[in-house]
Amino acid sequence: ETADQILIRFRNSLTNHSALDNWGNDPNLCNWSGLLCHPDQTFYGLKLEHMGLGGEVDVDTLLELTNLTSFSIINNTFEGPMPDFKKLVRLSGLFLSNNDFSGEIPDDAFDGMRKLKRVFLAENGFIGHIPKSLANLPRLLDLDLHGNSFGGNIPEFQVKSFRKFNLSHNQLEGQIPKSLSNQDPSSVAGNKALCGPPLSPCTNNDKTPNKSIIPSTPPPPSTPVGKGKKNHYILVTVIVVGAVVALSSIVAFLFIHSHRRKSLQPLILGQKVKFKKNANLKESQSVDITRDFKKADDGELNFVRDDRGGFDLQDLLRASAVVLGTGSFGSTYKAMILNGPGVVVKRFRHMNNVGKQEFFDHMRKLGSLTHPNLLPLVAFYYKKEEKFLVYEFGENGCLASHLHGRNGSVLSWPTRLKIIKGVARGLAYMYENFPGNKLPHGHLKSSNVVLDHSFEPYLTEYGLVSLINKDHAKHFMAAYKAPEMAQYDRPNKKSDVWCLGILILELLTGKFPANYLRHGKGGNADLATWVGSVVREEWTGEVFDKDIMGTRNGEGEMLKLLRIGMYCCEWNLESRWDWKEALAKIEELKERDSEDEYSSYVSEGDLYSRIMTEDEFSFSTTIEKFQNE
Ligand SMILES: Nc1ncnc2c1ncn2[C@@H]1O[C@H](COP(=O)(O)OP(=O)(O)OP(=O)(O)O)[C@@H](O)[C@H]1O
Repeated sequence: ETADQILIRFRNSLTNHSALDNWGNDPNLCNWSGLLCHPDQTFYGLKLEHMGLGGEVDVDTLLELTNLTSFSIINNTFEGPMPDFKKLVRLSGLFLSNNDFSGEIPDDAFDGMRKLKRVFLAENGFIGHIPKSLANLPRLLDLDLHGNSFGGNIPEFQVKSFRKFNLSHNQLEGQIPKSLSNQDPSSVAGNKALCGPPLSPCTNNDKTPNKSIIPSTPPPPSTPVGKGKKNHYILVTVIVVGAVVALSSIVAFLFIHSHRRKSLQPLILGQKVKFKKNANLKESQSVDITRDFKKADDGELNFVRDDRGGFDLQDLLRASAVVLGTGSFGSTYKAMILNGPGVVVKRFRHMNNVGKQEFFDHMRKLGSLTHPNLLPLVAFYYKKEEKFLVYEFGENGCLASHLHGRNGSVLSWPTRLKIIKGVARGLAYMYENFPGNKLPHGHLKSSNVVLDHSFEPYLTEYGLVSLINKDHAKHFMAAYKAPEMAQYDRPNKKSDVWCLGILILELLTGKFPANYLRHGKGGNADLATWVGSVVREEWTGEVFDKDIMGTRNGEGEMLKLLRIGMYCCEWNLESRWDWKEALAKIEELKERDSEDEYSSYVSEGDLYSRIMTEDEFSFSTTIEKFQNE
């Protein structure tokens, strides 16, 4: 049998394979969708990503493809246990992220796969230990397991240095092996109870691993979710909220994570947040917090504005709640107050950078901000060890979930433009109106832009950076990803502009910044670099998200926004635009190109060079910097 026959047999074993309909139409395999070929046109891999594929992965058929060294089915709907790939000993890359795989992976699952360099299993529903055979792979270079429920201790890896490494947002616990102590803290963040460098030192309690890591009670039944796919869940998470100093009175929430629909990718820094679009109580398992929050009585719920409220701490305690996600500070949940509004309560640990008086002052100032693009802070709950901030609920989820979520919507160019204009206006208002006038947003990213039903954006988590413990802020707040923040301590409006630039590029490309994160290379600069190199080398149109690629009569304006994004992502602070310039340029953008401009683009055929001047064509210290590395 020839390779094309084997491939077609493989395709036919999959369900919903219409994306591969062109297989067989061309005698040259390399023109078939999803096939990877070397420049000399020899086939070496399958990259079947984002295709809605499902069914069984027929490993025996793959085995017949003797040249297959790379296999990717990222972002499809495969489910069940991980297929037994062991026999594919020639594989150097195995990419299964963003599917619905679940269950334990046997310890010997990777035995004999000595060529494996890149293993991506992120955002599935795997449980159990990280398999020993995976840790023993001798050539491992990139490993991404984030967003599963792997538990137990992290094994000792045979390889001691990685190019990419991400175990964040699992259920791992115990001491982190010493060989991993140089990893970025975000790569192990969001686990059950990990300790030791690069996280905080272990106490005696931390070091005792749990004996059983598989939940003994069956998980709750799943609820159906959109696109006809079976919902998927994992387990019950019990979060003990806040221990009160040495006397240890406990404020606890019992949060049940049902609905393990990882509709999305992780956030900047590899934080896992399970985005839930239109999260509401019907869709999700609700949580009764009454019982567990009783002891919070001794804290205070302080309202910061007169036009919101109508409930008190008791109402909040009585509300049923649903977890929206778990970010780097703690969980965020939606609380449905009886006969009252739906609100979002976000828990902040690591928020002790200022004293009580200053904290209260700051909250009041934040509460004085009122703008159509700022999500109102309604109240806060203060305790020394932790704080809860109460915001209004954004009915339509966050921008990140729309851009990257499985259940997100198609955002048209006019909608994206509306969003970025709103973001710009919210920022401008904040810069000009915060009493004292020295406040950056500090945490601008797509999961902190929530939307209403008409896709009007609202900024959230603004103005908090000065309250967060410095160390934590440095590791987790978006502003600190601006390259210069490695040297400076305090984020400022210029670092906000960097984040705005990343947000613009994310909005235009539909790509998730973290996917372009090169480990140890200054955060999400890589989305900027990627965009820079695509547009610079050749205008292929590939830079834009496919959902807006076909926009008629708007290409010129889209390119203008791209240019703004690139100027905001300048490494060089002198060349990076300041916020006023960026915002003014954003305000000038229109949904459609003007007649004149449009016809000249079309006749010249090169949109990019019409927008960028010669100088700009090769501008960007960002690009040069990366090229030199
Ligand atoms: N007011 C809100 N209305 C609707 N959804 C919200 C609101 N606040 C947060 N969310 C959503 O809840 C989820 C979890 O939010 P959370 O703040 O915990 O994570 P994050 O902002 O991504 O991370 P970080 O901890 O860095 O702030 C996100 O999808 C977020 O968009």
